[in-house]
Amino acid sequence: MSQETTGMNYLTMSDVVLDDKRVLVRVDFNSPMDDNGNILDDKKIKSHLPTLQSLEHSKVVLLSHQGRPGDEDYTPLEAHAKLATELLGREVTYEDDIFSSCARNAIKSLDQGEVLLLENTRFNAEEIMNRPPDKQAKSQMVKKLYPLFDLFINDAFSVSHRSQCSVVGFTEVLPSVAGMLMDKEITGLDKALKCHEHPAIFVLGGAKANDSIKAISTILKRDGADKILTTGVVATIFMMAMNIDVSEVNRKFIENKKYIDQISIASRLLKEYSGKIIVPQDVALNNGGERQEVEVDKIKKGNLPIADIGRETIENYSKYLKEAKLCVFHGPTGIFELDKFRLGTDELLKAATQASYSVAGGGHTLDAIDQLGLGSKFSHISMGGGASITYLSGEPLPGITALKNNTFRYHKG
Ligand SMILES: Nc1ncnc2c1ncn2[C@@H]1O[C@H](COP(=O)(O)OP(=O)(O)OP(=O)(O)O)[C@@H](O)[C@H]1O
Ligand SMILES: O=C(O)[C@H](O)COP(=O)(O)O
Repeated sequence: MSQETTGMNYLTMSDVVLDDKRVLVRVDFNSPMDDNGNILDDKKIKSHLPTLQSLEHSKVVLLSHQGRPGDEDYTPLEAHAKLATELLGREVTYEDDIFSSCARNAIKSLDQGEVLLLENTRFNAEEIMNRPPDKQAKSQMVKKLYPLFDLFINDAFSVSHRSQCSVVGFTEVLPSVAGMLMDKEITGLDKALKCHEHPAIFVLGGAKANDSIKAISTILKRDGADKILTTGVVATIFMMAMNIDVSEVNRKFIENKKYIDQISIASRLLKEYSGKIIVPQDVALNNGGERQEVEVDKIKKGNLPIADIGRETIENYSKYLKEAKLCVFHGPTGIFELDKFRLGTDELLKAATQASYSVAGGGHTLDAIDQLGLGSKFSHISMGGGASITYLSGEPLPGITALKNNTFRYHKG
């Protein structure tokens, strides 16, 4: 059983018999993809290898999502099965369905030691409806699949902040335990959550601004941070909340991302937690591929997209980070995929490693860390972006709560 940490008590793989069992494992293979459906980074898949290696005498079926409906990286999982085969050194068969009779027959015919990857869970409409576990347990996916298994393992920490079918549904109807990656993530993040040293600084950027803004609210409510340094799209929303004219092109960008409702939330947070949330003083605009640095009150002039934080902001934020005892970094500060706009991400990541305890999370963030060779300099690297900041905000993650509740339901004695 796991350590009693944040009040969570869940079982791990060492608490149950795995050999000869029919095991359903929720992994998170969601990876950056190019336009031809190739996987650009194997970290997410690699991170599950310890769990998969420990299941070599079980019949193993894997569930994962990839992308979100409508996005370009919303793809089938065939390439993931191929890459997992290479990395694991054992065949991971791909089934292009989730719970059809074909898929169920393939599951039934698995032998000990075989691994089967089902299709992208988000191809099923019920998956992405965030609903409570008891409702998810009645979904077609869960009803059709669960009778074929003895055990459910949730190894997908990085999606455990979503109350989706494949994350919380099976824990209602099958004995369930945490996978090795899940346990490692919780242990690493708990150290940060329980670190009461100050200053505690969060650097929050990237594109999934709604997740970050929700986390900011919870973090500040529990007094979990001395400063929140905003960057990326999160910063654009806070600038708009401060009535800074970010120009038409950036307003449109926020509108297209469906983040307009986040502006009033940001505005409330700025009032409620005065002085805690820091907004960039300058930004780098993308002027035909060139970096054009301007003070934020000059953004309106050019109608050019914001693509990074500016040098003054980098310097100012670095000062906060030099003093930090705890630093949590989530999301690039700008469009770091373009060389001209990775300065903020690179400099602040380097500065973040100086904190006594440093945590970084998120797919793109980890990419940037890899490119800088900074992996070993962080105290904990989390595969989850949204999941790690939600966890560090102190809010329970539905996937972990579901494991805890399962312990009481199935393993009382
Ligand atoms: N100002 C900006 N405008 C547009 N895109 C931005 C901006 N700042 C950052 N981005 C983009 O944000 C993306 C990464 O954001 P995201 O929130 O997905 O981070 P992450 O580290 O991958 O975390 P997660 O794993 O939660 O997705 C990058 O592709 C980057 O180009
Ligand atoms: O990349 C992630 O953070 C996880 O795979 C979760 O993906 P989501 O934000 O689309 O739910």
